[in-house]
Amino acid sequence: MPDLILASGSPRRKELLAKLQIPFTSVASNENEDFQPNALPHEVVVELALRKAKSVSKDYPDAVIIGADTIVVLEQDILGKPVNREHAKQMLERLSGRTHAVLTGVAIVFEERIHCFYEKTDVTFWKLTPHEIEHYLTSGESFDKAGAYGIQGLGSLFVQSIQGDYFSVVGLPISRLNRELNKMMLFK
Ligand SMILES: Cc1cn([C@H]2C[C@H](O)[C@@H](COP(=O)(O)OP(=O)(O)OP(=O)(O)O)O2)c(=O)[nH]c1=O
Repeated sequence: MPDLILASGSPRRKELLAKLQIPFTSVASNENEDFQPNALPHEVVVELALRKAKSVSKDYPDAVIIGADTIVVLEQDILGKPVNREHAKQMLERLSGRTHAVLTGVAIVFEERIHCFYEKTDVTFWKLTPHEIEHYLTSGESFDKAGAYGIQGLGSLFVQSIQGDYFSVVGLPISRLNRELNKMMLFK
């Protein structure tokens, strides 16, 4: 069986991949996360996931590499990770009382084979008060997360409803990934 490597430094992705019960190691890729401003959101997440997987694949050519990327999309705008508190505040104010999409792209690279897919989950936020936003910003939870919130943490209190895969919002659509690996006849 080939080695499995998660091309990620995210502790949440590690936790989710562990659900497959296949031994793996994780290697953070230091790829930049720039993208073309006119690219479509689903193209961006797939491209970034593939960039991460390919960069790790160079050092581990015989392993199965999985890369992933998560973004928040509101009214065609892509919200990545906030750069500072003010940026996080602006994102949360925009998400308040609205429905946004969370897209996670996944790339599986194994030798000359490349397989990519993405999942879209719609998340509706309650209308947030300025006090709720301030309190959340002070928690520090915003900073390493797309859209400046974490559904798995204190950010759960903002969520009125969700349609789609919860785990994809957290960073890895694990049940779909399991099925895609099966289709590729990997780890059977
Ligand atoms: C919307 C949302 C995002 N996120 C996270 C998932 C991703 O880890 C992060 C978006 O950044 P990413 O660039 O997708 O990933 P990362 O930098 O954390 O990890 P790596 O590139 O090494 O794999 O936002 C949550 O944890 N909860 C949420 O509710």
